[in-house]
Amino acid sequence: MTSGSGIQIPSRLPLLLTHEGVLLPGSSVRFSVDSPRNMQLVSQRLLRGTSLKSTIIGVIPSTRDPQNDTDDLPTLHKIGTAGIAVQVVGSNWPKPHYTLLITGLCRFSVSRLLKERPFVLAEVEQLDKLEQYTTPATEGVGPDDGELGELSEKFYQAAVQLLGMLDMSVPVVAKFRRLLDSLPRETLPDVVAAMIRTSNKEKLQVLDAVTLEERFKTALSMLTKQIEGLHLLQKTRKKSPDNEKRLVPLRKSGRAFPGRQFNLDEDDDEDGDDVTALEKKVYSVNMPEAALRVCLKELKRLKKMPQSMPEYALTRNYLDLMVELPWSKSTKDCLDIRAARTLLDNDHYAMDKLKRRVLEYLAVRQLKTSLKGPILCFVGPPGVGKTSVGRSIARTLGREFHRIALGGICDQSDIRGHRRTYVGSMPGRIINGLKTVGVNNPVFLLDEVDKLGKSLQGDPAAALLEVLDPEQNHSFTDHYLNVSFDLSQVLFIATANTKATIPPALLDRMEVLEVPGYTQEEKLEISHRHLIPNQLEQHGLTPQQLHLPQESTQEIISRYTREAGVRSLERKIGAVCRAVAVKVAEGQRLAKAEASIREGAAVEQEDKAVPPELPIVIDHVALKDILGPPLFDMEVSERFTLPGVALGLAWTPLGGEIMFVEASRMEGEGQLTLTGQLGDVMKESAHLAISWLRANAKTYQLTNMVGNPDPLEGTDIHLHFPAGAVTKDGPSAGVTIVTCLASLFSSRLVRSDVAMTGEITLRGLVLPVGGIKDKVLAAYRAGVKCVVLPKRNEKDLEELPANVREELDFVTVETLDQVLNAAFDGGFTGTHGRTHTPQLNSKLVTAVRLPDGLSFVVYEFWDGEEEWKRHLQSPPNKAFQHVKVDTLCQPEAVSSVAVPAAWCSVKRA
Ligand SMILES: Nc1ncnc2c1ncn2[C@@H]1O[C@H](COP(=O)(O)OP(=O)(O)OP(=O)(O)O)[C@@H](O)[C@H]1O
Repeated sequence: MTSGSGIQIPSRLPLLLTHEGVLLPGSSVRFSVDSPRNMQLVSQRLLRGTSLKSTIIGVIPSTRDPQNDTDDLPTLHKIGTAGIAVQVVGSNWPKPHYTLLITGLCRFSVSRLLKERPFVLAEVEQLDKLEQYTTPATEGVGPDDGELGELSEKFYQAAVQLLGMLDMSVPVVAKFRRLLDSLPRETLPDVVAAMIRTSNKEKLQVLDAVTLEERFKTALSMLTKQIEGLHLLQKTRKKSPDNEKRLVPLRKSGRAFPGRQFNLDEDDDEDGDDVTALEKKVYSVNMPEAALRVCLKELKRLKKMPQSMPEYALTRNYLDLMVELPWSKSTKDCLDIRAARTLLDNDHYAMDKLKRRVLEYLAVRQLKTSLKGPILCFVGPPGVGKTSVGRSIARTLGREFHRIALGGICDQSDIRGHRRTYVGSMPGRIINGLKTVGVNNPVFLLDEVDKLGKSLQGDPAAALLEVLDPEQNHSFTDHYLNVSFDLSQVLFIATANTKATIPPALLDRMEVLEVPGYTQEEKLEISHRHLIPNQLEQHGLTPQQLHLPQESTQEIISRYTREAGVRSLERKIGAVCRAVAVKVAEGQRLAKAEASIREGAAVEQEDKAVPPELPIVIDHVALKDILGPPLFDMEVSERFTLPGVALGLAWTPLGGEIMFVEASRMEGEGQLTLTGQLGDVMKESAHLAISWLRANAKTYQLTNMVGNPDPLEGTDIHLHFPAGAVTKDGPSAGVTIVTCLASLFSSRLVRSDVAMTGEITLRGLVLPVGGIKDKVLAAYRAGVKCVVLPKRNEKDLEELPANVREELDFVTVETLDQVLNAAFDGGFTGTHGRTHTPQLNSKLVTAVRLPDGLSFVVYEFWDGEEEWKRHLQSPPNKAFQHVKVDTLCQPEAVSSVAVPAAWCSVKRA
């Protein structure tokens, strides 16, 4: 590299073509490289080379290099800067590219292009000396060097004057000061032009100034312009004393501004304008005083910060968000209850109770505009229209709608945002939603509140408490914003599949509206009013092209779907539409082909088929063809061919379900096996059922396989709950298990059209259970005729649609006796004509712990000693030996045996 004429750069240089940013000698610039030629240069030259020489490249401004490899070479500027690649960083996101940090060495001009591919290689002529960087500042151009000396002195003084107007605490200003004194004068024009706020066009002028004199003059005029600009700014600042000096006209320490487009012909620097525009916006968005104060403080910091600081981007993003938030922008409610009713009715069939409550809510809003109303929470199985009712409410109010999916969120920062001190911090979903809708009174639908998670990152449900509390949410503080935002105008609606998993505190703040599943008839109506027209439209079909008769829809509902909502029904109708769309499109092609035949054109044989006649009617055969064989073909009655099967009703978050319980027995040692992924409560129900049946075996003439009155003697029992992969729990299968086992022990078939639900006790009582409405609808869907349910659940039947109530028989029961009577044709042996024995009424008097560790529970019987003794003789008294002692027996309460030992029921604790 060294020769007799001083330090030389290589005469052949690979060229990096840049269309953004200008590299000047003595400064460093970061370039993003993604065009094919430049990528090749990096990979083949910079990354492969091992010598210092291989890191020296020419950086030459050019027009944009085309992305396509076959295209011509872009226009190159006549002068470039040789530079040394100090750092190469590669990344694949968002597309493969490298980022190069290059330090400029000296100017060069291109003498001859040697090759254009894979990267540009040129013969160059060095225009500047390189020694200037190695000579001490004192040995460079000085005041004694005639005109050049004077010019350099003037330039130096101007630079010092500029520095005097700047804030020395800003790092880039301090660096400027250091360089000014340490570098030789002849390097100053390049270095200063790279550091002060100059446009790319101005930098090109400095690059083109080959002689030192010309360079001093060009850079000096820029420096003077900068100083005048600052003077002017300071004058205006003095007029408004609130504002402080704006002090940083420097570009970020000599680096190109990534992302900015640079064009050789025109370029305007807009950084200053940006911040001013931001400042204007801060004043214009009408934010509360506290927020304004924070914004002004941040703006002040932003102005003092060099753009290269990572914090610059953070502060900028923060301020951008603050000015974008709808602090005072809202839509005007256009509420007309009559129109709302029509709109809700048009959008949704059935759901009367829900629609009534929503209209009440809207009516109150109309009368009292500043409603600090309840937060509605729609709870029901999937696909019953909860989300779409929320959307309709927004439409009736004329408000913006935004859905926030909460399912699976387990970090409270998702709701409240991250503090700005964290890397990659963001505002929470509430603030983000407000930014998206751009008004402060949207309808926010908090979807799936029951699926909120919890983790080490905090509890998002707790963060939602503040959001949903009308008393607190006028000052909701997102961690990212760190100032409060008024959410009181936002209308929150929540949806959930089940109440069970909604945190109690959250549930307490909401008014729950249950949205039950639909009956077959309702689904039929919904299909013909909404789903089919929607799907036809989505598939570009018309009713003239596809006709889905009622019977076919009915068949899809009963044989291809089994759900509480209508989502999978909608999908099936979509599948039918797709199949028809193919036929219609083919038909159109064939019609065209026929037209061409008429015109004499040659058409291939296969195109001559007859186009389908419209409309295409989907009948039973077409359905089977499109959707395949029916998915739910099985008749419930077919399962009841053997003793030991009973039909229960279960509730799941997805709606009601019918549930078969199967039992079989074999020779063994009296063991009970339970399968079907059962929870503890359900297992206990099974044990209860067996105990009760054993205790009452004589009464009901239940026997084991060889006719012995203890059904378990020499016998093993296996109870199975099909759909073995689905976890099941809860006490409501009690009556079904009893019926199933009674059928097994008596070898009688259970009625195939009866389904049942209810919790049992050891004394043979049937207790109420939940989810009656969904369970009965599931029974109705499955074609069951009679439903056995606890007497205390009778009130729940009122919620059922009238047609379901009329078509089903309901047997309400208080005891297992009545269950067995209803479940078997002609009643059950032993229950027939038996007057119901009065139940023993008892209460816990005390619990006793004896020194040997045995515990006793002592009951007082209301009917007195006589009644108790009578029961001691009869089998039901066995039940008392199984009373759970562990929860009742409090050792502190134990003092003495209060009643005769014969009155006690005993179990080891
Ligand atoms: N009563 C109805 N009338 C008309 N369309 C309905 C009705 N109920 C549901 N739909 C339609 O069913 C589809 C599913 O509804 P939506 O997405 O609102 O269900 P969802 O209850 O919110 O379910 P999820 O709990 O899974 O979010 C929508 O296309 C909706 O229009």
